[in-house]
Amino acid sequence: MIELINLTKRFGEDIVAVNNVNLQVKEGKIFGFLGPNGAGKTTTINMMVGLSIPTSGKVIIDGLDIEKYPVQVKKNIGFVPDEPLIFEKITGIVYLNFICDVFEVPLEDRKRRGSWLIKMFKLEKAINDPILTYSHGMKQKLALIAALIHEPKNWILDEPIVGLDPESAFILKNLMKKHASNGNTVFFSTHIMEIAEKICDEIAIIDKGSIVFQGTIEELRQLRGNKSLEQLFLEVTKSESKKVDFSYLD
Ligand SMILES: Nc1ncnc2c1ncn2[C@@H]1O[C@H](COP(=O)(O)OP(=O)(O)OP(=O)(O)O)[C@@H](O)[C@H]1O
Repeated sequence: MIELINLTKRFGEDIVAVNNVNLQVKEGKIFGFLGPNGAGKTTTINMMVGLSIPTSGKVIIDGLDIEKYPVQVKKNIGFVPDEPLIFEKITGIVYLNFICDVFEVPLEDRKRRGSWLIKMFKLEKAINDPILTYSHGMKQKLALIAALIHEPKNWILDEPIVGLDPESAFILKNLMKKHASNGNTVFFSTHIMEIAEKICDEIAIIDKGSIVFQGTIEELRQLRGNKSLEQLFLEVTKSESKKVDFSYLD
């Protein structure tokens, strides 16, 4: 289980990127983290994976505070950042081996899981090529494989579907469902409402650093009416989009 307790991140005096966020992400669930640009999703995720220290508050993963037990907690996290940074000069397979060394994945396991994931994401042809020859989507797939190869219990994925082709997106969505149904935790941010609607057991909507809704999409509909998630999202985040005048384009 992932718990965020009064989590706050300030940048300087004026910017409160994440403001007193409290969330519980339970085992066996796919949890979608939604919010407009600049709402605080990546800042929250960076604190959840120990990349950024909270100004105040805590991140507890499987009962352990990530600030106090960073190595133990990180062993159980599979993290994909929104902009994967991968050493470009080495080959895909060298990169995966390096990640396996860091996470102490036994040789047999890395061969078995690695070749399965490489096949799933159709990277067999490119895996021995330098990463600098990969397209954006191929790098995204390599980052996903690297995040999942040590079989972490908790997946924390920042916009994982952006940049994937429809087949890879389909595979990832199914992997996420399978991982959750095996009693693990999947937390991911997305701007794609259809995906959130299709696969999330629960969602949270963050706006200007604060959580404005947490629950199931069904609960959101009970609160605000039987509308599309896109419509509900725009209402909850008080989007001004309805007032935008598109007549210029006529
Ligand atoms: N290092 C930083 N220094 C100063 N301000 C920052 C920093 N990182 C993020 N911010 C600010 O914090 C707020 C939240 O940013 P964040 O990247 O978390 O948003 P986001 O919800 O992930 O947005 P997007 O959907 O566009 O990726 C924004 O106002 C952003 O400008």
